[in-house]
Amino acid sequence: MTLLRAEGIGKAYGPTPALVDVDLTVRAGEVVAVMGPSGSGKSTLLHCLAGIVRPDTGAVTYDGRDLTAMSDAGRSALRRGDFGFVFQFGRLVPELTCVENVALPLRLAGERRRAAERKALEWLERLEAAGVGGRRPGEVSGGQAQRVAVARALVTSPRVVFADEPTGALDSLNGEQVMRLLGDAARDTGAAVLLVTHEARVAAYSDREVVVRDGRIRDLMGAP
Ligand SMILES: Nc1ncnc2c1ncn2[C@@H]1O[C@H](COP(=O)(O)OP(=O)(O)OP(=O)(O)O)[C@@H](O)[C@H]1O
Repeated sequence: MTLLRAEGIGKAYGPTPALVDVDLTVRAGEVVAVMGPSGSGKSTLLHCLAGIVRPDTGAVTYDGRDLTAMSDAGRSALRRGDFGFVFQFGRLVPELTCVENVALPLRLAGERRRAAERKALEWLERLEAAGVGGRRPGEVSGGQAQRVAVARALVTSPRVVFADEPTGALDSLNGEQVMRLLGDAARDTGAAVLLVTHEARVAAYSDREVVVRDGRIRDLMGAP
């Protein structure tokens, strides 16, 4: 089932075209890696698909709804409810413990502290990071922090996880472990993953790779 679809999207920053007439389809439960050189438009594509950036032309539909026609409030609600995000640097809240960080999206959605932190701890266990639950982000390694960030992205059971260079700040062993854990967790929960990476070893964990060059896309597997 097609969950997310970009049709003919274009985006320019002033005179710089970042995306040109891009089509991309992501199915439910599919892990798609977006690769390409620096500055080719990968992050812009991810931001358009996630409803963070509005493309100048074309349309993005999620679950049959046109994101480009939605209000900012509507897109924010969708992002909170249906999407999860992992960035290159975890962007964890430094004052909170790791468990509290993972529980935060649930708390913001109104869940009680005890239930939210129980779920958070279960996710940290799945991400093999339960041991750091009581520590603050400044007291854990980069690889542990990214496991916490992945747990936080998944704790709300999102239907799509957007991951922009999630392993970019990690050494290759930690990077591959985090990617394996993210991929396995997504497959277990049926979430789709849109992964931006320039590392072939990380992209190898995806079901499908697309390459962006000069704002245009090339789908290596030729999927419809
Ligand atoms: N906010 C912005 N303002 C102006 N230009 C931008 C902005 N964001 C991106 N660009 C430009 O748009 C193009 C695509 O950038 P984008 O960040 O999408 O590429 P990328 O493939 O993700 O790069 P990298 O791998 O280096 O992160 C680049 O030429 C970049 O300089």
